[in-house]
This record gives sequence, C-alpha cells and structure tokens, in this order.
Amino acid sequence: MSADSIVVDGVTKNFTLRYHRSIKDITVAKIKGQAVSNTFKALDDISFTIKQGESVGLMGLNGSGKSTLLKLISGVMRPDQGVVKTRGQIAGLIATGAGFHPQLSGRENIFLNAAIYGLSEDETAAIYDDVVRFAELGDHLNSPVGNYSSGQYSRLGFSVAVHIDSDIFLADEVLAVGDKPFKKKCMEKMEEIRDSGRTVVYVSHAAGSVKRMCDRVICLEKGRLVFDGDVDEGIEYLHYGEDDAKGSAKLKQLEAADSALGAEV
Ligand SMILES: Nc1ncnc2c1ncn2[C@@H]1O[C@H](COP(=O)(O)OP(=O)(O)OP(=O)(O)O)[C@@H](O)[C@H]1O
Repeated sequence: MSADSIVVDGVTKNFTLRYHRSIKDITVAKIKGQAVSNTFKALDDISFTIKQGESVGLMGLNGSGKSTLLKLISGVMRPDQGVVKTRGQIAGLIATGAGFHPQLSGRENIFLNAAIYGLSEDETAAIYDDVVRFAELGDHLNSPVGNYSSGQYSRLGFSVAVHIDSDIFLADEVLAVGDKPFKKKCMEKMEEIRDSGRTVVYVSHAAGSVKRMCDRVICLEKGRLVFDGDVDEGIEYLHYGEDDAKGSAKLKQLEAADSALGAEV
C-alpha cells in the first residue's frame, strides 16, 4: 500500500465579499444600515486522502472551489479550519504567472522560479536548456514577462514546473490558455509525470482529458465535496446532477471545455 501523499482533513476556507470599494461608499452604506461585506465558505468541511502515485481529477463548475483547494494543497493559502498535510516536494502550475517577476525577462524568471522551488543556480543550469526547449518562446525569452500573453506565461510556468523533480504535481489552468499543439505536449508530459509514480492533482472541465489522465475524480459543488471515486462515475455525476436543468448546464460546460481542448487531447 502506498504512503499518503496529500491529506485534507475537515478543511474550510472563508472569503469576504466586499460590496463597496471606497471609504465614502462604505460610510454611506453603514449610515443607511446596509451590509458592507459578506463572508462565504469557498470550501466547506472538505476531507480526502490521496495516496502517492494517484492521479486525481478535480472537477466542478466555475467558482466551486477547485483553485482554492489547489492553493491550500500547495501551501500558498492556509485553511481557516482543518488541516492539509503533504509529503515531499510540490511543483505545478496553480495560477498563471504565479512566482514570476514582471520586470525580469523569461530567462531571468526561469532562475527565479526554480529558486522558489528550492533549486540552486547549478541545479537550474542543469535543467535550463530543457525548460527553454519545452517552452518554445523564441526571442520572447529575452523580453520582460510582464508583456507576455496569458498563453506565454503559462508556457513558461508549466515548463519550469514539469522539469522540477517533485513528488506532487498540481495542474490548474494549464490547458485552458495554451494553444492546441502546446496543450497536446502538456498532456503528454503530464502522462509521463503520472507514469513516473508522482502524485498528480489535475483541475479540469474537460471530461476527455480527465479520463485520459486520472484514475480517480473528486467533484466540488459550491465548496462542498459531492463526489469522490471512479472517473466515469464522477463525470456521469457532473453530467446528470440532482435535477435536469442543473444537469444539462453542467453537460454544456463540459462539452464546451472538451471541444475547446481539441479532439486529439
Ligand atoms: N481571494 C479571494 N477573495 C474572495 N473570494 C475569492 C477569492 N478567491 C476565490 N474566491 C471565490 O471563491 C469561490 C471559489 O473560487 P475558485 O477559484 O476556487 O473556483 P474554481 O472552482 O477554481 O472556479 P473556476 O472553474 O472558475 O476556475 C468563488 O466564488 C471565488 O469568487
């Protein structure tokens, strides 16, 4: 039996929604007795364990809490209640552009990003050529990252992340912004990562790529864990929710995401 790789136990994350932006608006609202903010649970009492080597698809509608959960697993955010435990080095792309300095070039950011993962200059130099080859950014590698398109950001971030020798690989937004050939290359690289025995958590709306990548699916709905189990059953769950209207909305979203991803992925 493999060791536990990620343990999420009773995790809740609250966010505050502010209704007014300026001090004047807030003061006026307070005088009128109107609410100025509201707290809501982006994640509500989530618990699951992922074993080393499992490849888990994290699915659910927009705003259901997938990215927030990934941020808690990666450690960039802390839960308000509960605990998240992880074993070993974590790498991945959790948000486009995270860990980049906008005024530095792509080249410089490769060293910066690798340093954030704990790599020395020599260790980064050893993977540098592979990172550059994978990113395929051409001359843009010498321009400030602040001028990059979201796809170029994603290429650079994904390229560094896949070349880090990690135990856990987290992937969010990777395939959402890349073009078709890059998406295909990313999927192949992620399959390689999965087959090497690393734990993968893959956030996606695309049922096809989740089927290809994952051996388990976790579904979130409005911050609650509503399904944890077999991939086909999880996708089926998303297709046909508790009522028909909701089910068909989910189906439409999955189909749109799949066609955006391209038939071959
Ligand atoms: N820093 C924040 N402050 C306030 N609200 C936030 C913050 N981050 C996320 N949220 C809210 O928390 C909820 C969950 O967001 P999250 O990004 O985790 O959803 P998601 O499932 O990844 O969605 P998508 O499929 O659109 O990427 C949303 O309602 C979002 O608006």
